[in-house]
Amino acid sequence: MFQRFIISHGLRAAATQVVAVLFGALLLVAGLSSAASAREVVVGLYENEPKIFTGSDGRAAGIFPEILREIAAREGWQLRYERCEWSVCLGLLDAGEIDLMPDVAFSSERLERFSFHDVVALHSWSQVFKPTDSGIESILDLDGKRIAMLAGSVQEVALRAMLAGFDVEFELVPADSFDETFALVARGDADAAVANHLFGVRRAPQYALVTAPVVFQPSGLFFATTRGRNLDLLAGIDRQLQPLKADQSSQYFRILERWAAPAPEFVVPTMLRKLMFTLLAIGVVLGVVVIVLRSQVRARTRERERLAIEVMESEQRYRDLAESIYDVIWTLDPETLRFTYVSPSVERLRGYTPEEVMNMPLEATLAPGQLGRVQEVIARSMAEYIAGERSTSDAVMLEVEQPRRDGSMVWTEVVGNIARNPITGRLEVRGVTRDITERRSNEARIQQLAHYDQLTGLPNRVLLRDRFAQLQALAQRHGQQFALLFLDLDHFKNINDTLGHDAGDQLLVVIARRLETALRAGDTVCRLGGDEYIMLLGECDADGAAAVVRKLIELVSEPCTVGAHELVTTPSIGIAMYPDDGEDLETLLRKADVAMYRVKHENRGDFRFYTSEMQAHTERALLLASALRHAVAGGQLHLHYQPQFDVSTRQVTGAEALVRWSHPSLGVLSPAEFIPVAESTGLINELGAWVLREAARELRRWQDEGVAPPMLAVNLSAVQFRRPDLPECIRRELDEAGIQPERLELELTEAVAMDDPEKALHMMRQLAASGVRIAIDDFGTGYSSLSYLKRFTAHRLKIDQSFVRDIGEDEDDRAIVRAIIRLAQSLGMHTVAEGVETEEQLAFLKAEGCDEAQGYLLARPMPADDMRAFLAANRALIVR
Ligand SMILES: Nc1nc2c(ncn2[C@@H]2O[C@@H]3COP(=O)(O)O[C@H]4[C@@H](O)[C@H](n5cnc6c(=O)[nH]c(N)nc65)O[C@@H]4COP(=O)(O)O[C@H]3[C@H]2O)c(=O)[nH]1
Repeated sequence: MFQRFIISHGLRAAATQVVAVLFGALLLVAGLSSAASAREVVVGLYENEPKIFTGSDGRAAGIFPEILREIAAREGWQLRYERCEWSVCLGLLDAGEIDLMPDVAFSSERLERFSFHDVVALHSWSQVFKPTDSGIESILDLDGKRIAMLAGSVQEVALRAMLAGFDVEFELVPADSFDETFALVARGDADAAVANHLFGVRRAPQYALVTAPVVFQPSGLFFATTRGRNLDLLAGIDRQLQPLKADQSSQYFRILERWAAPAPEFVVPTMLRKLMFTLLAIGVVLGVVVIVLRSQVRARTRERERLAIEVMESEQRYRDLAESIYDVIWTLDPETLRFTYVSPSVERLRGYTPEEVMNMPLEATLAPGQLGRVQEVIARSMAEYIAGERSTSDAVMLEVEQPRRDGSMVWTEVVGNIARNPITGRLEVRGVTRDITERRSNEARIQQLAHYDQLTGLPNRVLLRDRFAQLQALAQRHGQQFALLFLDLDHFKNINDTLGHDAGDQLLVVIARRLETALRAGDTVCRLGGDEYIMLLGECDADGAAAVVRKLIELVSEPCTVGAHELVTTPSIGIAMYPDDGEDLETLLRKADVAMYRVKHENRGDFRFYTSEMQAHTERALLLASALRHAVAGGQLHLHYQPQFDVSTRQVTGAEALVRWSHPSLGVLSPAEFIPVAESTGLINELGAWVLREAARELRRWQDEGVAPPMLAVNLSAVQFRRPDLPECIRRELDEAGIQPERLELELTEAVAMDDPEKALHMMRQLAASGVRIAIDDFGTGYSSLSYLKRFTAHRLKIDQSFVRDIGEDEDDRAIVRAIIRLAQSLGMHTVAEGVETEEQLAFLKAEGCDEAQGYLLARPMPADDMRAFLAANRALIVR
């Protein structure tokens, strides 16, 4: 038996050795192959128990290492921890020397340095801890209490901000560590302590403390990687965290449960051990009872934990949202005029932190002189709200300038409303502040480009209209006359042709300066383009005008040096007098033009007053007016259609209806010529109604044939636009044709819209309410009061073809087009470029983000039959 024992023992030992060797070899092979395939991940390890710390065995311990171990096992990663101080760890992560850093709270600043996964790894928050018998049962019980916490920490700032909302103040008892905050309470030197909840829940029992129902400053904690690197790790973490967090019984929740439980007491006095053994027996019995109770408590704790996570997650979502939104979200106490909440993006906007802004008086957040206006708006809104005349959904909008930390100013648009805070029950102002610096500078640039001639710096036709209106108002009030001069240089074309455009341009600038010096300060000189200058001489009769004009002719005729050439040019000037020759700008311009032509025909280098005898020149206008009366009834009008295209895809997005007049003897006439005649004779109403009806019917035909583009645009004249029955008239035509209103777009020129913006606004709102779309035509040429433009309910801005034409050569035009596109984008409108004739123009428009284009390059205006054929042939390219 003994022998058998020896033999069997020997065999077993030998067998064990063989197995051990084989197993070792296997392990080696497995180790080698796994080392070859496993992804080694270097992880930062720093001390922040219980989230992450060095365990008694010298290895990484705590919640994050355990969660990561779970993830790594599933992903097949091999973890290697690198011990470092927190800030050193972040530095190493920055430099790519470690792959992953656990326990990193997400913030927009950090997003610039690191990359994060999506699923929150751990929710963390700050918690108040108290002695069992302290009587602290709510936030309000903290009033006047001594609270121990890390002095100068973010926790202190956050707790103060939160309690300020409840009018609760406390006395700070500073501590250097969480342990010390607890010790201070245990010694009676503080009434409560603040700590991270994970740390606190473990340690509080050792100091006979329990949690008080006050939590704040929630944050989501993540694993972070070097920015843009190790994205596979982040994807792996999300891949594993998602199911782990969805399953209440998963390892994730067991880890949380284990670490969120109180820490075990480590030191047990030896003399108590015996007693403990005795008690153990009783303990076993009680243990069974306790296990049952515990499992119930655990279930509830898990539920509480789950609810807490849900709350934290939703809070985190709001926080992420507030941080990621570029605009600043805020609330303001209307009584103290202090901000009670400001979102972090304020730092991007003004360079101040939210806390700094909350500590500033309102005045310090506004440019000097703006407080009164803002205060007045707040007071009025509050009064209206209290009187029931304003509701929470009624927002007020203001544009205000705000100072930045560096002393510069930023233009902002502030939209705010009054609402009752559901927690405090007090009224507050809530709002959103947006940076509109770019929009403002676009506005200024467009104003400059749109109102001044870029070559000479003189006002252009747009500003002329404005100056004329001022002069007219003054003249009417004082019963005065004034003169309008039309100056054209003689034989300027020859200079351009023989010496080149540069020489021509230089001459135009010299003449502009001479004209400016010859006039009085209140007079206006502007350039209409080419070699045409217009002057307005205020408070001046015919004799006065003649005297000035003689001086001008003398001055302009003086020789001037352009490059190596000495040039002499004379002007021809026509004069029209207000109010004898006309009371509006167009009439006076036309008459001064007629007089100037007479000079050109008879005696260049001289001047003429307009006379009724010159009326003969306008015979054509009279002829057109009388012929136009028969045009509608006589069936001489018809419509052409020009398709509009998406700049990027070249799909057909719409079409514009353009009226044509075929007169039996005058031939085909351009609308540019006969529309003004129709407007001045009142025939435009009949003509406009015909165009609308015809366009609606044609659109119906396209629809029936299944080839209709999304919408058809029709031009509206200023006269039509002023008619109060316009919306009714449009509705009737659409109903009769059976067209949905949103398929029709009305184009009105910028000049019409801005002529009387308040009225235009009212009409546009009515039209928009009926469902039709609105486009602002010829944009860039009118007097753009952009604060109105923003309020217009227009869908599209049409960039005038005069800017598009010279995109290739003229930097100013490129700048205008660019600015209009940006402006439209900032106002949420689409842009349509008109008159696109070359691929180069289209490429520029595409690069600048213009949405749609119309022009000969893509398709010319065509008769209805051709248009139908075009649509049918391009059916596949029509946007539906
Ligand atoms: N050089 C060039 N021109 C291009 C190009 N693509 C289109 N066009 C022309 O540009 C004009 C665009 O129309 P608009 O700016 O609304 O300007 C229109 C609009 O203001 C007015 N108009 C036309 N039809 C109507 C109408 O039914 N009612 C009213 N009130 N006005 C109309 O007459 C103006 C002139 O009309 P049209 O002579 O048909 O001239 C049209 C069109 O033929 C291109 O690539 N190069």
